[in-house]
Amino acid sequence: MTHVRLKNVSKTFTRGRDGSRVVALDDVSLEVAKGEVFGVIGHSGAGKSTLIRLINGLETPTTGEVWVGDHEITALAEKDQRAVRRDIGMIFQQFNLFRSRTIAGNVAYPLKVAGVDRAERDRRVARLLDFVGLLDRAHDHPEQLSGGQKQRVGIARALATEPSLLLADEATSALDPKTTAEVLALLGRVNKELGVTILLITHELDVIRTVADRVAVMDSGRIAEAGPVYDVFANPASDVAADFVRDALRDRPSPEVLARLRRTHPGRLVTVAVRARTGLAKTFFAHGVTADLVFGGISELQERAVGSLTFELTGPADGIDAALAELRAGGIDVTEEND
Ligand SMILES: Nc1ncnc2c1ncn2[C@@H]1O[C@H](COP(=O)(O)OP(=O)(O)OP(=O)(O)O)[C@@H](O)[C@H]1O
Repeated sequence: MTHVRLKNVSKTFTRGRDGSRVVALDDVSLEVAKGEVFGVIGHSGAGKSTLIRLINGLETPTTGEVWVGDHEITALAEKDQRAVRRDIGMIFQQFNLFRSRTIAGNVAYPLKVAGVDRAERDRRVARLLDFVGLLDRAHDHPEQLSGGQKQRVGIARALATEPSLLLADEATSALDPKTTAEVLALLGRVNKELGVTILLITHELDVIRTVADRVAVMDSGRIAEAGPVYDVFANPASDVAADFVRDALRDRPSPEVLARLRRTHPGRLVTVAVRARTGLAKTFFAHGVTADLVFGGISELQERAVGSLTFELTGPADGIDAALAELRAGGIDVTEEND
């Protein structure tokens, strides 16, 4: 079942003084299924925030349609829009907590606005703080918490009205890697244990590969490609997705590293993409080729191997040719690095 749907959405902003136009989103279509974690990745200015603001009704599309569940957001009257918005939670990069309120007071706030009575409010706040592991901090103020703890409060607050959809706007970008992992694990629990659909936007591939089921890669207001996380990042079809993979895995030698490797390793240099079982060692051995590993990195995406290894190959030239031909015939991507 589809939870969020964008149909041919474009959004153009007119800039203040000179009236110049900025196309923030350009014919974007995507579908987020109910119960999944969907990631949107892109560099700064790609249009990610605009996309999120369209979904929670803070912006209206210039053309196209934005649907949440059975409702087309922009076709709704203000009152009905508010009802749809109540079913959407939101967390932010800078947490956006009220400094003057306690942790419990922050989580209780949306319930107060929704008119939930005191006793029920207290019950839900205790349950939520317990869920995010901060029940013992209920009476502290935000400034007494670490960044990761603040975001956990942000998550508890976003869940207070029991929304079925959570929008996360660069939710871990202000956090260090260890804290990021903790917050992402919590988002994973929100998805799995509470069944909440999560749409997150980020500029970090690590975030996507840790929690997302599917991903859309954005570039200059357009979706460059979209699909299951492994499919998109193990075999990127767009330059922008390939760049994200290279930056995150650092598995391929840069031009500078290659230049140095060529000087120090006179044999034939090849980079082999590693996906599933490759049978590399056996193939090289069978053709009398010695393969010295000189660069590389292998990581995991959705519990499957992804990365590449650069070898210096020595031995009979025809043996090397035959080994590489055999690998290529097996569907393995091999790049010659000597020229
Ligand atoms: N209210 C606005 N008025 C004018 N231009 C805007 C407005 N909001 C966004 N833009 C422009 O639209 C483009 C997309 O911006 P957006 O904030 O959606 O990108 P982003 O991918 O979220 O980037 P970042 O991560 O830097 O926030 C940018 O060129 C931005 O300057």
